[in-house]
Amino acid sequence: MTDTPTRAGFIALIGEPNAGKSTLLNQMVGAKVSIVTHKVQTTRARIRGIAIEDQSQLVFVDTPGIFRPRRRLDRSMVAAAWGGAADADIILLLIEAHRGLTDGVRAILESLESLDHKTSVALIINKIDRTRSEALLALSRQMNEAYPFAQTFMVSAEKGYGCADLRKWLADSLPEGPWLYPEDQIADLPMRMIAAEVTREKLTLRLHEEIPYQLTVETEAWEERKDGSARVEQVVYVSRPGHKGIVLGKGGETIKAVGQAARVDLEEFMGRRVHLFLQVRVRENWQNEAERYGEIGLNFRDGDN
Ligand SMILES: Nc1nc2c(ncn2[C@@H]2O[C@H](COP(=O)(O)OP(=O)(O)OP(=O)(O)O)[C@@H](O)[C@H]2O)c(=O)[nH]1
Repeated sequence: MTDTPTRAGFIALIGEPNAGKSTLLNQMVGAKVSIVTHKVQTTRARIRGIAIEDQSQLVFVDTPGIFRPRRRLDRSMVAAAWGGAADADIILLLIEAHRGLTDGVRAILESLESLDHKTSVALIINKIDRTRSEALLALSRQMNEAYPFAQTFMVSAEKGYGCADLRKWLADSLPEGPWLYPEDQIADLPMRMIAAEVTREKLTLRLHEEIPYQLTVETEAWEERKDGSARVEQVVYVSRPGHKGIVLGKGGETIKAVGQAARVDLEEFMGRRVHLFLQVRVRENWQNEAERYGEIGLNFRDGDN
């Protein structure tokens, strides 16, 4: 420890679907917290990861892809995304280098204006491994004319280019103050989150259309067994009674297949045996329930709901 003050704060990742938010989060946190899939809009919940850099604690809030509202469901997802962003200390707007200033990005910039420049927003031009450097400079200029970004970074979240600089800047830019979460809580957080994410990913692959975006998975119990295996109990929360049957499948077929696939992935990831138990429960309005966040030992600050 040195005399450098500790710093801590919330960092929201926003951007269009597929911009690379989950990939960047994983790169920043150094653990596979948010599962990356090729499907658009897999990140429904505010999955958070915590990184320590020097004396700073960086708490990442991952948000659903922000896009133009089309249906009711979409609008609620956008609202959820903005809820997280407005309460953050720093917002990172991710855009894709090869797509540039799209209509979707313009819409996000308009929404950012409604925050009245109270929150510091950094521009992250991602996927630079796919674009020529002249185009990057032009894009950076165009974006900075459109919005007063605190800083611009050019990164490849996938390859890790530019990510160390970004981490360092975040660590130096967060407000001074005590860490938000004790260090010992962070240790087992990723495993529970990863386990829930693995199951949610399997559900996403098996279920059609919007149902996956309306469900959440929580790891309720985690028991280390003497034989070295882990007993993991999870609950899949669906928002409507009608969805329960769909998630269960005929004779429990779907949930069984999901559980098996998730178990195989988890065993591979952890390098040991896992006994996974899944339950499906209906919980209407789960999106508004603050206790859901308490489940993994973390509580959002007041107002962040
Ligand atoms: N070439 C390249 N591909 C990338 C990079 N970063 C992310 N990707 C790819 O872009 C796709 C989307 O990445 P995600 O991290 O899932 O994007 P997201 O913004 O979290 O997407 P949503 O969950 O839909 O909001 C994946 O196929 C990634 O592998 C990068 O730096 N370079």
